[in-house]
Amino acid sequence: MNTQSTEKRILVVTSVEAERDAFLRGLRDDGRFTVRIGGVGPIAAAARTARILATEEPFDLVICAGISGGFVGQAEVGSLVVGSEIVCADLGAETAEGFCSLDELGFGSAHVPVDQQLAASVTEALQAAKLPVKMAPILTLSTVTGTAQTAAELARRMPDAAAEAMEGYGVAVAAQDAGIPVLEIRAVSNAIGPRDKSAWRMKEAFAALEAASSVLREVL
Ligand SMILES: O=C(O)c1cccc(C(=O)CC[C@H]2O[C@@H](n3cnc4c(=O)[nH]cnc43)[C@H](O)[C@@H]2O)c1
Repeated sequence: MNTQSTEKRILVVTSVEAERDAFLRGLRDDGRFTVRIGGVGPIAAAARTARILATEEPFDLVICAGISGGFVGQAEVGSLVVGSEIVCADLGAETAEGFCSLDELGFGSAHVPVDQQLAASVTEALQAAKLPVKMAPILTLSTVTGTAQTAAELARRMPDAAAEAMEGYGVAVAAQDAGIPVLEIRAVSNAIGPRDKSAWRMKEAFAALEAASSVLREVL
């Protein structure tokens, strides 16, 4: 935790360069933010976030940011989701009765809590900026959902979840281990369900990410 200066130091971890560049465009050289690429998937994101937190100046907040899928009826393409919690949805065991989460197995938790007041203040600031945004659980998976069946099963298990991506839980565990609060902010590029690359709207999602980061400068 940074106890030296009064200025908050914020680490933002994205998966790929395009997300980093979109986030940086919105920041307009705000020196409080350090934006790094953590790679695709929870393992790479966790390892690289942990290394940054262990070797660089102390941070006051970690943000996992990027594009995501949106659950139909929860988060439309081009909208934003601020994580109310970060859930590793495929961390557990397959049983004859269905998926059993790590929490149900009793081996720890697949959920990383988020500071609700901080997440709510970010959500309210995005709403005040007239950006479509929702505060809801964001799922982390190691495999992009590609069928209606998987999407329906995830929604059945976690009906409040609005988005899925691949890095949030990894970044969040690294931040949690370092005792630093974490947020996940996603811009929806596609609907979660049957794989249809032509339906992905990356450009719109990157624009939403840039708009979100320009608001974060004001609220953080
Ligand atoms: O299925 C494809 O051919 C395909 C086309 C474009 C991108 C992908 C990805 O795997 C992107 C993964 C990357 O983006 C995040 N992301 C975006 N949408 C989703 C999603 O619906 N489910 C999970 N992750 C998503 C993710 O965080 C990665 O960083 C595939």
